[in-house]
Amino acid sequence: MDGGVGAKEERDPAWWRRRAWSLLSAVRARAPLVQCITNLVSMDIAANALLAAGASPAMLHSLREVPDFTPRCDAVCINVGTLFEDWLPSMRAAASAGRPWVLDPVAAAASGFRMEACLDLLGLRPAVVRGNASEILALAARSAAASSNFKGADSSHDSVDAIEAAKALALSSGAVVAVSGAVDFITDGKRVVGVSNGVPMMQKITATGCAVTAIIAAFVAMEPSDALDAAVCALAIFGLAGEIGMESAKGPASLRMHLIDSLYCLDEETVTSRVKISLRP
Ligand SMILES: Nc1ncnc2c1ncn2[C@@H]1O[C@H](COP(=O)(O)OP(=O)(O)OP(=O)(O)O)[C@@H](O)[C@H]1O
Ligand SMILES: Cc1ncsc1CCO
Ligand SMILES: [Mg+2]
Repeated sequence: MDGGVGAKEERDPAWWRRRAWSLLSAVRARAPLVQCITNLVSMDIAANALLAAGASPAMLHSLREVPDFTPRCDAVCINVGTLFEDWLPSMRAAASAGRPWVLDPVAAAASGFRMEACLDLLGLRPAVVRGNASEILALAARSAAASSNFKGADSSHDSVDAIEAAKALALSSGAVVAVSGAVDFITDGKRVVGVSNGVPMMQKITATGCAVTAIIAAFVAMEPSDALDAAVCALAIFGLAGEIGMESAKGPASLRMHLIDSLYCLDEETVTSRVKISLRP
């Protein structure tokens, strides 16, 4: 699948806008089944965001269901936000079921236990790791040593400050690494792509990051051989839904509702005129 232009076309912003529309259209047409083993806070917004994007969410957590269910999924999303020790076997099994999968290392630096779990999962070859800047910096350093301004699930760094760490993590893990923030940066270790869609108020709704990780999984299901494109376009589409939602929102609670409505209603004209993606030097 391409953006509707020749393979030799330069990947300029117009190419990316068409690519984003093409991938969103594929999700809507094919409704990929996405299993999410995700944190308790995020279950609702992640499932609703997947539905609004056109995918089918399934929040199944039991190890006993993985052998029957996970191989039938189009992609898997694993998120350690409310990690319990006895969730880890399900996470490992789902990550090893042969489906493309995406890791959200929520609050990776919160504890040695959590960092070890994230590094262990990273060894099971996710297609994409999506975190905020603090999470990607901690994971790249393989260190749970929290800085003095550590904020748990929230970031205390700007995304731009995690670009080099993201590149190093991508090269060492083989995963595409996506750092969310004012500008989202997505890298395979060589190329770095920036996405400028989104509004700051999205940080005031809990689990928007978890929701976009789940949508990345749905996009990866459409393009498993090009996880970089999938992650870039998913972040742009979600950010654009936030921008349009913000036009009607009064605060975080109504933004949450309007973002989901906007995601559901996105049309070709809006996507191909408002998505902001560019290759970084
Ligand atoms: N300052 C900002 N301006 C515009 N968009 C932003 C900004 N900060 C975050 N976003 C967008 O908000 C969404 C969530 O990103 P964020 O970095 O807040 O995730 P997170 O910290 O992992 O969130 P959570 O753990 O609560 O799920 C992404 O789509 C991102 O692009
Ligand atoms: C607030 C919070 N705590 C653990 S997971 C989560 C959701 C945002 O990542
Ligand atoms: Mg997060």
